[in-house]
Amino acid sequence: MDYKQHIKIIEDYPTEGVQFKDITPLLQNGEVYKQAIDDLAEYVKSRNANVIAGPEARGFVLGCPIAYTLQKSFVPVRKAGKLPRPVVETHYGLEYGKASLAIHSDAIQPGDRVIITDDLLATGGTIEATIQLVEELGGAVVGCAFLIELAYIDRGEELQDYDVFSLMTYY
Ligand SMILES: O=P(O)(O)OC[C@H]1O[C@H](OP(=O)(O)OP(=O)(O)O)[C@H](O)[C@@H]1O
Ligand SMILES: Nc1ncnc2[nH]cnc12
Repeated sequence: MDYKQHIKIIEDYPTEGVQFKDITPLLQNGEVYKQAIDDLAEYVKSRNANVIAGPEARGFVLGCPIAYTLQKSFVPVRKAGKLPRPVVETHYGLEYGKASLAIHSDAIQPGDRVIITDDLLATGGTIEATIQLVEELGGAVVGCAFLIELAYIDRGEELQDYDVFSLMTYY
């Protein structure tokens, strides 16, 4: 499947110099969206994970249907201040701006095999923050699954020890 023909690129959004990859055309095509979920679900299955964790908001769009398809647990990773019970929380930077994420403290148990899903990997700030929270709760991150990986952004070496899978790479 040529997924890239379903991604629109917007120059200088939301800030100058950023090439925003808009996934909404892909989501609007039911056949292509389903194929993308099935392809990502195959990867998740191959990693023998029992939990899918997805950061708000675009991580939900992928993580929820994958969890549903595989009948696995879905753990929402939310922007700080949104979850009602005790959380672990962290603050981080992304391609444009700063953010914070939180997970309910009882959402992941020691020994859980966790896949993190998101639409796009840019600086890695979001995924690294999510990894930190999952590991703080004793979960093992057995993979990270994305629709899109931006290879032109320098990410350092933090993700080197993790298995990363994506359906599209932009250079
Ligand atoms: O690799 P990074 O530099 O962290 O960038 C990637 C993250 O940025 C976007 O989310 P955003 O925080 O804009 O939130 P949204 O999904 O709610 O739009 C995107 O959905 C990823 O989560
Ligand atoms: N270039 C980009 N396009 C879409 N979402 C993003 N999140 C972070 N960087 C992004």
